Amino acid sequence: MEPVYYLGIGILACYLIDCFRTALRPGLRSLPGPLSARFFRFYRSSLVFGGTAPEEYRKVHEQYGPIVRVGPNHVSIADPSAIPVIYGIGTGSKFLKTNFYNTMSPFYQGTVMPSVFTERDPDVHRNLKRPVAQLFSMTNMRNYEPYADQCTSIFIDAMRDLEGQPIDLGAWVQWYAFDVIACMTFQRRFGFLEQRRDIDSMIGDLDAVLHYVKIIGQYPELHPHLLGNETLVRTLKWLFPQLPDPLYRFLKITEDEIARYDDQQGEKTGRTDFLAQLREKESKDGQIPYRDMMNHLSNNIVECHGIRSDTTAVSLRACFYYLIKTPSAYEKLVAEIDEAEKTGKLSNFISYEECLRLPYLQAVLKEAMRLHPGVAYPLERYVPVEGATICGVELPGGTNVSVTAPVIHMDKTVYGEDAESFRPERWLEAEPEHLKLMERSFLTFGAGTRTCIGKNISILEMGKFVPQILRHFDLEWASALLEWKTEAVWFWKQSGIIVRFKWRGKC
Ligand code: HEM
Repeated sequence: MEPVYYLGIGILACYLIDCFRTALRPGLRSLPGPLSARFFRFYRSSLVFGGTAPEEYRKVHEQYGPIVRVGPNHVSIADPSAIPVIYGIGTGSKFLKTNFYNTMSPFYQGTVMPSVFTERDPDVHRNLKRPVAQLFSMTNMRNYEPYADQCTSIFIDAMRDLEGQPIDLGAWVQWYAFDVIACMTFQRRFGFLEQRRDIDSMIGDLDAVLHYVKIIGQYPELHPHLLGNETLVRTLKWLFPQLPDPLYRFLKITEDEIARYDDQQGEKTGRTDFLAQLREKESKDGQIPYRDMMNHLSNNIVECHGIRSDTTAVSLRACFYYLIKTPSAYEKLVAEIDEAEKTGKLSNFISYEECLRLPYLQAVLKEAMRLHPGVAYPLERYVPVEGATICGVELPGGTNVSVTAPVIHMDKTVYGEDAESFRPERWLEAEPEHLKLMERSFLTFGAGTRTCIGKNISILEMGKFVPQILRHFDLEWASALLEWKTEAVWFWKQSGIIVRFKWRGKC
């Protein structure tokens, strides 16, 4: 036999021995799960490859119970009591994000630029987050309201213009959310709403790159040899200059916007966008390095090679879809809005403060985001080196452990026997203790130390936009299909929400 065959057999034997060693790893070997998952990672990848991760993870837990070994070193948990342990402020801070998140960091000026979202080192993360945390606080939200209102106004005008025609509401809310966040970030709309289209395929191109995360995210050790490899990326750009580079496009826009702001600095612009506030902060707290500035601003626009506003768009779609499909909830919400209007409790553009005083609206938003959370994948963390006891099971250090929002949100012991139904009332009727449990199990924005920093922005956008639309329009399902279509590529995207808008005759 040729020596090369011996070499091949040797490598295969080493690989199989390693598979067996991992499969029999103490602490993991007694956990339930499919046999193949103990040996190979392919089983876990197969749960996400088809774009149906939420459904697949639900099936896995229905079959094997709340703690399942889904990969050689991977454990999926569907028990709410695991959330504070894995993600909480105390113990959770020791559970670091896995190298899955590495696949989401962009390159800037030749090196990887981890963001507040992707940075895994707790100290670096803390330093990165510190200068911007206040800009995302509840009290700062009023600074962004005018930017949301400008976009809402354009949206309403367009819907009046398109009244009675079937429109793709899914695409429209994506354009809306994208223009709003750009406006809030550096006072510039990309113009999707005005042009009523995906200009230069900006959204389509980013969507395509997201599929990279879907596949390579399951094998993150390959990333440094693929899009995480500077030489390879440069070579590809040189060989195929016509290939779109959507991330670079947004980084370039961000550079231009910083330059535009700095050029206008002498003028009193009255700007209250993110960039203006950061620059103002610098004058008090000291200069923010240009690279960090780029990092923070671009991180508002793009996330994990996808669109940051995608999660808001997913949530808006869920809101409108479930409302249209649940007439009793739709009528109740419109009645609440009309009553508030009649009693003079609403401004021309409903303010953030006003929307927080509409309890049924808040329950609708919560319920829509429970049934259809924006992030569909497991939120992966590593068990700290010393190991940890989760739900009574001792897991060894280094285990990749996760909870998945679409799975935990279906827990009947938390959300009731009708957990699969859209019933906003559950958030209003629950006893205080039970409501706390529901809140603690609500994973749409993550939890604990690495919880979503942009949560207030999204709640502001949705809380103002949904009632403003229902105040002015009746919405009617206009698709030949009965239901939407969904695809999970980290974000849980929907399509096929074809709707007709009818003006309600109010100005
Ligand atoms: C409905 C809309 C949104 C949803 C559902 C959502 C969801 C999430 C989730 C699940 C996480 C935690 C991920 C993890 O633990 O692995 C997260 C983190 C984060 N989100 Fe959001 N997000 C939304 C909107 C936004 C917006 C509008 C921004 C910024 C403009 C934003 C910025 C961030 C950042 C920077 C992090 C990382 C925070 C940290 O690690 O300290 N998000 N988001």
